[in-house]
Amino acid sequence: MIVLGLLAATAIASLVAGQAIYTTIQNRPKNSVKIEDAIVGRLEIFGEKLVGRLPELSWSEVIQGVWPGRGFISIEAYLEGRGFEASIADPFNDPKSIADGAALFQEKCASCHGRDGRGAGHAPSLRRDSYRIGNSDFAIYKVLRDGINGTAMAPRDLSLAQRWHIISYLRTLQSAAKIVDTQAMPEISVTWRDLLDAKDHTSDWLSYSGSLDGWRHSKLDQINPGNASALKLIWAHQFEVPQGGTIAATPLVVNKTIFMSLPPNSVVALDAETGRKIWRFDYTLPNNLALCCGRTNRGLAVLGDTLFIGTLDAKLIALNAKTGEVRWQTTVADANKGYSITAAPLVAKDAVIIGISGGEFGTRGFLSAYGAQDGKLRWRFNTIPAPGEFGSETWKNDAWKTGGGPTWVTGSFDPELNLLYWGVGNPSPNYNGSLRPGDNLFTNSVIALNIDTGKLVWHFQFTPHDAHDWDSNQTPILADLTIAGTKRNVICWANRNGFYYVLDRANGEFLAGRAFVEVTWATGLDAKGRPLTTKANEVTPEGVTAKPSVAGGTNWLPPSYDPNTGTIFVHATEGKSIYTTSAPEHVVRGTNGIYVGSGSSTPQPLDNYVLGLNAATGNLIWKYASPRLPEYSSYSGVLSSAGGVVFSVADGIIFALDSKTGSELWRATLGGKAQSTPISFALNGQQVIEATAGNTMFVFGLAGVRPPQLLSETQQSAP
Ligand SMILES: O=C(O)c1cc(C(=O)O)c2c(n1)C(=O)C(=O)c1cc(C(=O)O)[nH]c1-2
Ligand SMILES: [Ca+2]
Repeated sequence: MIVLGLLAATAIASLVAGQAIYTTIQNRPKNSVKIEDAIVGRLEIFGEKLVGRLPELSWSEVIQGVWPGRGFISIEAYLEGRGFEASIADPFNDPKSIADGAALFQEKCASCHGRDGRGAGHAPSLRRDSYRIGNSDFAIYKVLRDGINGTAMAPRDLSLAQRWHIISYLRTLQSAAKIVDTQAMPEISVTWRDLLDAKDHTSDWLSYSGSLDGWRHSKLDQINPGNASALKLIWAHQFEVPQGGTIAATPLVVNKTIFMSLPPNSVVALDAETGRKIWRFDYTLPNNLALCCGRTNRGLAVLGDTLFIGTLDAKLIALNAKTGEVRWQTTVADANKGYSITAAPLVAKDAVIIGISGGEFGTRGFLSAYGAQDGKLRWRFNTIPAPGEFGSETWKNDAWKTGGGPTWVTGSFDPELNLLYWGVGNPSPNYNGSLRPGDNLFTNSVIALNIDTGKLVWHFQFTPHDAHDWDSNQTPILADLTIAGTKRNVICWANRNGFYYVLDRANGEFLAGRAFVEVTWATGLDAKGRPLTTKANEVTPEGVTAKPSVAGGTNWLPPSYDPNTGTIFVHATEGKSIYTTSAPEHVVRGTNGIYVGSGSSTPQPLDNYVLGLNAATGNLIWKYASPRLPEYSSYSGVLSSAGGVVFSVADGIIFALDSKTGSELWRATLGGKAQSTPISFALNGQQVIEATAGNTMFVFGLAGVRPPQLLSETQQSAP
């Protein structure tokens, strides 16, 4: 009777609580669980308990578990049939919960496990990637509740919420830095002013693109076409990287310290002079993450002495740059809904901007800003407008709810206009446009947002109603150029769809554009920059062949810009794919949420090039065929430098080209896949080039700083 009363009371509370139900899972997009589903889900769970199928939870736990706003049972995951264990998750996991958990840990756990959780006497260390009793939230919960039979781990006298706080804290211990030696760590202190003037800090590399305008250009000119062939290895450092992960990040360099992110979500600090490791941070990811595009990470951002990294389970984490320890962490999106983070964050003023991935998952994309100090959400811009919002007329029915529009490549910032520029990716489902009639704004667009408010100032759509996965996730290059006799502040964009664009960066006006690879889906661009499409643009059930391939004319790997010659350097891919679509009634979301509506195949190998393009027109200046070593099939973006040399890596070979002619000056085999774009900085007065391939970071210079040495992470003693 009491049970039935509680049941009814909870059902009524659910009805009355209304809006609160939405917050059951942190940060999930609005409207994703209908109120009716939330109630049905709760009733089903009560039903399971009534028939005795949930022996591991008491009635009190079941009721608290489904409580709107702070329940630990995800109704949504449960309704999706993920099973009970997988539907249970720490409902808090926020800075307050971590702090409460840390205090409780000292009181209840430290006497056996040690004050820092490293273990003592007979109790094991809790600073381990996974626990012997299982690593799910529910497995740890049960140990805190019931203890472990036959061991000294007795049940603890804790409230239900207190158990979750301890779990929040244990997760930070699991991810904690493995400190090697931070004694000699130099001062790390990067101001917003430094980031604005980053190009003048030639001894550092302070952000993903090296500067806020996306140039990826070093002002150093010691290496030039006359001496580049004399480049020699200074040191190499072998990282420990799990099998199957390709390093894709651009490192940061601050005061003779290199910070590198490794797949899936680790960070290593190295001494830039010697390559010796200072600290390493490993983030523990949940099992069974649904990921479309590999376990990759493109890098870090820095402000003050704090580093920022996004994770594959869609968290944003702030680390103490001197020790690798976590300062704060926040949940950006629900990884169970197909969101993840692969992009490097961007620091702008005192905020950290982070984009998300999930265009292959029927997500609704967004871009978010968090306070750098406190990790609090400042603003969020949804890349797919809701009904009634600006741009919503480009969507029909409910398609906007799963419309995609990810933001997985770092944008650029113009301090004078106070505008943030960011690329938006493909609509979802990728290959089936019939389910989402209309232009589908703001997919495959660049958006210009006010940095303080996150409000849209202008947008330009490169590929209306895309059905080829031609994400517009590229690095925006902000340049001041003379176009048709007039000085203009522009944004330059070589797009995955095969066209190069020049736009006015104050208002998005289309100024110039042309194809930079062979394209068959459009004959050109009209006066407003809209593509003039052909039949090859219509994706069919039988399959239609179109150029460029699904890899695009270029993909996300960053271009660079040399202001001395007004040249854009871009990695380009020539080739074709066959694109197919399914009948609308057969387009379903896969069990892991994947939502693509059929796909593409690429019958012949693609050809990779580095192009030099006139930034104002997109006209080709030179074309260089990249090295081929198929076992390492992969390529990086491009670095340009004031000495007139550009650097890139393809198929495990680093090469240097004359910026004016594209002729090859030097190459060296690194061996190993590489998606990490080289950078340049000065070390004790010498210009060096850093490149990473396979699991190894290499630093080259014209003269040895010290005798060449090879260091691995496990061999830390001096040679
Ligand atoms: O739509 C998306 O959200 C999304 C995300 C990502 C990613 O985050 O890496 C890729 C893609 N799409 C994609 O289409 C693609 O070709 C791709 C290549 C890579 C890579 O790391 O090399 N990522 C991604
Ligand atoms: Ca995509």
